[in-house]
Amino acid sequence: MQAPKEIVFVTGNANKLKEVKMILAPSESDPTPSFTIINEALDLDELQDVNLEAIALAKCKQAVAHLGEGHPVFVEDTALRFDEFNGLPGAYIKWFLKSMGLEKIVQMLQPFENKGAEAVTTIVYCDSKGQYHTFQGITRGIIVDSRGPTTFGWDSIFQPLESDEKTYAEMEKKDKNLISQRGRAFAQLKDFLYHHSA
Ligand SMILES: O=c1nc[nH]c2c1ncn2[C@H]1C[C@H](O)[C@@H](COP(=O)(O)OP(=O)(O)OP(=O)(O)O)O1
Ligand SMILES: [Mg+2]
Repeated sequence: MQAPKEIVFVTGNANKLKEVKMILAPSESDPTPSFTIINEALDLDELQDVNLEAIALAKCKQAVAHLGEGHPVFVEDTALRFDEFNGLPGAYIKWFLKSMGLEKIVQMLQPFENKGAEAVTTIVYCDSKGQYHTFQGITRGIIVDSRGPTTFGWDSIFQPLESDEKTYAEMEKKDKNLISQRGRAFAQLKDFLYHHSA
């Protein structure tokens, strides 16, 4: 089956869009087939839930309701889970960032030795037949005092285990994409679109 020519990515986040376009671009190692990512900058409601798949699925269903059936579309939802807090803030990290800011988020973990965290991106893709497919990427790391540019979310306080002690914000974008939760999740979507797509 052929990969669709155009796929809609519904996100209100310009930083995400930039990374996803980079990750999904054809490369020398896998040059086929190419499709165009079209952005719909909707701010979708997000289900209040700790189940990341359920949040992303509800988000995708809303996107489908908005676009009408038959258009291939995907959404993603990204969570930051602290080990010490059994996974919270998780999907609520967006609201913690907005209301408290980076510094206080780091301070929340100050009384605890365990700074372990995982970043999780969950993608839900609805194909042209209306079937839903879920993909997930996870990157483990630690929460550190902010280092590097603060242009994208919590990039400056998350230091992945595989980055030579750099925070995401201190890394080159292409290096972040190689090990990031988003890079891993979209590598799976890319593989799916290239090999089994509808
Ligand atoms: O790689 C990342 N590095 C640092 N920060 C990140 C990353 N990825 C998402 N983020 C931030 C954005 C938002 O504050 C929260 C996720 O919330 P999330 O609902 O998935 O994103 P959003 O509402 O900005 O965009 P969307 O319109 O696609 O839902 O974490
Ligand atoms: Mg959102």
